[in-house]
Amino acid sequence: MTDAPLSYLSGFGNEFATEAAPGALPIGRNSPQRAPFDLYAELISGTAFTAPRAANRRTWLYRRQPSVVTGAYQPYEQPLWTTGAAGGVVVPPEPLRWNPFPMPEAAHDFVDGLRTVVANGDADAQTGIAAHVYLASRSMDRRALVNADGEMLFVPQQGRLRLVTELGVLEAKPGEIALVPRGMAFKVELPDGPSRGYVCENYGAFFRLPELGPIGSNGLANARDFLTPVAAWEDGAGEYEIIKKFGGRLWRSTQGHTPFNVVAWHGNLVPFKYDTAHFMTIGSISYDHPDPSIFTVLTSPSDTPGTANCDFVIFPPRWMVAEDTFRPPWYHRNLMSEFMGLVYGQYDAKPEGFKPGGASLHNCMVPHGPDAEAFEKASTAPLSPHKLDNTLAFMFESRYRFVPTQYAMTSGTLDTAYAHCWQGLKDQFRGAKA
Ligand SMILES: O=C(O)Cc1cc(O)ccc1O
Ligand SMILES: [Fe+2]
Repeated sequence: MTDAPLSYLSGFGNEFATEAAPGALPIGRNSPQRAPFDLYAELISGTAFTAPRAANRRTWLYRRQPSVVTGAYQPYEQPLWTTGAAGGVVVPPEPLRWNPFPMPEAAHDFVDGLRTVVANGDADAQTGIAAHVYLASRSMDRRALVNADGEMLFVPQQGRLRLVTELGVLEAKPGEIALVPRGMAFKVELPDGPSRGYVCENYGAFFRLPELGPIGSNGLANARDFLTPVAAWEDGAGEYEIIKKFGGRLWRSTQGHTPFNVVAWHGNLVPFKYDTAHFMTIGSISYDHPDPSIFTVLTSPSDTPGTANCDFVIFPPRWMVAEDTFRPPWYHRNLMSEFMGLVYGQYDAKPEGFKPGGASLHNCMVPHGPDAEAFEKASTAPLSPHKLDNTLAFMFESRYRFVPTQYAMTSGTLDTAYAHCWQGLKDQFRGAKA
């Protein structure tokens, strides 16, 4: 299944139907007495049965054996993948920044190469997210991952990700993102060798497109640009290892067949990919720097309207044209907590110190903004139209304070000099004496 050229179905939240063998999908019903070709019918529900129709996600799978055919689970040790606020250390009330996370010397696959940087909330309470980096140099072979704690949003930074999922195969390169729903088996192959990137593990409500309000019916991430794989299955009896994330712990079992044995499926709980180059970016064409919510690609709402469990926000290439305006981000403090990463290029608020493959954290009400050098440059730059090009930063923004992990604080990548970048912002008041 993994050698065929990849094909995709387009659209966000669609009711898709796809079969790898013609005739494998039952017509007019979901669970006939015997499904076509004697496949087993299996339902995966990503939301409560009774979730409102617009927020309901489920998919019907027609497979060679149901996923209940597996072995007993034993604990699996991967101490660097932690869960929720409880998995972290005491949070200092300061801005934090990390240099690019280095590849470990030992060869790891995606599961063993995952390191939690910050997390909030509680997987059992279905709130919050974790921001991880993956530092992986080996493809998962006869090994699959099933995450019952949350969906996983991938932001590759170096090297392509090839995601083999129960619903088919998708590939994402740096600049693209991909998502695998909660509970769906997948494995990560690395066609380019050693690979690095970021993951948002979302314990809360599934990511969806934001409302557009006065923007209208088009713009930002357009629904048609989201791509979902067509059904594909791999042949093969023989031992397969299943790693399951369940209740903040990893577990391992083995079974005698591949979990990628779904011959046809239909539904709207699906993996997808999206190329951020398609993002229709909106900005000021008059004056002032707008709130970064205009760059929201996907949002995971919380129970409070407008106050997200997590917004996934990008800072893509764009024109800066605002007149009489300090164009980079303003100095600010925010109720929402901001975890950022850089895929490539430079970020306008921190052109030098924030590096691709690194990260920063500005928690609830922690002051931050452009470093002294960026302030000086932007305060004196001629305000002709300017293209911010060759850059892609992103933010996981959450209503819940992020807690860094022991790994994040002690593995040597923490930029202990981060706060110095603002020390050059001297009092330059030119007014009369008090
Ligand atoms: O802090 C940051 O760099 C992210 C950010 C960008 C922006 O343009 C406005 C607000 C904001 O938090
Ligand atoms: Fe900010």
